[in-house]
Amino acid sequence: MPTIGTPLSPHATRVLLLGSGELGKEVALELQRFGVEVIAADRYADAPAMQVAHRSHVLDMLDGAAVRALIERERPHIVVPEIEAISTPTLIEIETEAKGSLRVIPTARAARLTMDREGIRRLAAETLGLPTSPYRFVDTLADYRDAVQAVGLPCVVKPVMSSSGKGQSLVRTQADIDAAWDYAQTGGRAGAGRVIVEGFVDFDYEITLLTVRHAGGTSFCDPIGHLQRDGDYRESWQPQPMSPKALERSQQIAKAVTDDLGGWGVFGVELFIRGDEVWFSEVSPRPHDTGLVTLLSQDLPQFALHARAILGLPIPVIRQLGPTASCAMLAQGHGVPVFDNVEGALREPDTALRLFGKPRVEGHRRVGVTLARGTDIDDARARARDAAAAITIRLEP
Ligand SMILES: Nc1ncnc2c1ncn2[C@@H]1O[C@H](COP(=O)(O)OP(=O)(O)OP(=O)(O)O)[C@@H](O)[C@H]1O
Ligand SMILES: NCC(=O)N[C@@H]1O[C@H](COP(=O)([O-])[O-])[C@@H](O)[C@H]1O
Ligand SMILES: [Mg+2]
Repeated sequence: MPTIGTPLSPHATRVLLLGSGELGKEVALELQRFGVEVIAADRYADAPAMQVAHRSHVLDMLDGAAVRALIERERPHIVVPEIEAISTPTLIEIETEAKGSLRVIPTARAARLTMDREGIRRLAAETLGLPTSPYRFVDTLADYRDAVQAVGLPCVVKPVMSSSGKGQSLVRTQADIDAAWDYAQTGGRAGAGRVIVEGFVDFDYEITLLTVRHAGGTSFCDPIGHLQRDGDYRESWQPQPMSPKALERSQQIAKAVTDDLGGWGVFGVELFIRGDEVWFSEVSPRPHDTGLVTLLSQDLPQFALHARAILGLPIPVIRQLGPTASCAMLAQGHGVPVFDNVEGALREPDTALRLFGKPRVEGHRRVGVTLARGTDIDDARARARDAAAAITIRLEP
């Protein structure tokens, strides 16, 4: 299958990114290196991946007619979902109609099942029988209150379509219950609607297991440990030390889920670990934010792995380069980000930086990431944090 044409010619291999954030930007750059014609789309103009693509489009990706019109206009060979808030039923229709002339990554069904928490949770827990937190899905405040009592406190409340912790709350006491409902109704990526109530898993640590399905089979990256605050990632590191049993169990769960979802590409399988016990949490059928660490920790970062996998190219080996960490840079307020003292982040050896080029911040937004290798994980984390702390972010009108 792998034939690659020349961009901007009738022989181009065209890839359409649906979602153009920081993760899509790195995927676009990797595709550009193979001479792929990259078309970037998102809900707003000048998104990070748009700045490195051949062309871009602004549309409401939850509008099926708009997604269909874009695909008919651009005639991509490969469609790469980059966020979950996409009209995935439209992708299923288009993939079926195309009869093999267009592929959705990893598959339209996988995009559909993972676009909301219900599809993937029911698949993992009820079809595949994998261990997960206890859960209930609810549509009304009354059912929600019942679900919280049934699942028990503490519990975690999330809109079914959201990411990076948007609309998510930890409910510790009875007093938190109604506020969590209100936040779930207003904070998600697709407006009000269904909510999941999950029992709180008291894990020792959590990991993302990057799992790559490619022409030659399935490969795993070393486990990535991470620290989340308010449901959003702040730091990640690789490799996360694990017992052999917990690692084996994690790989089994990741294999079961990704085999069922099928197709080619990188998956970020999120798992909670306590001792040798492992719970499945969720999976992204695309590169993962905590996997930004692989920009410095692997010879083939997750973005290069995604590009190779979706193009049907071989991945004979993934080399891990030693203990590495990433630290997310968050901006708070309103305006256009300006970064002062950037040199301060790069003075130390084995550090790296990505500034995403997001056009504006309204509220709070991840705008960059620092990366550092160290003698061990603690050293790498401290160095990545120091690098991030060196930079001052101003928001200009
Ligand atoms: N049931 C739970 N028990 C304990 N902690 C939880 C639970 N659900 C979520 N968390 C914590 O909140 C974090 C974010 O949750 P989750 O991954 O479901 O949200 P998300 O919005 O999809 O985030 P992302 O898009 O960044 O992966 C988890 O990584 C974990 O730290
Ligand atoms: N946890 C998922 C995740 O990190 N996704 C990444 O964040 C972007 C949205 O950022 P924004 O909310 O700042 O536009 C997405 O486009 C993707 O790159
Ligand atoms: Mg998550």
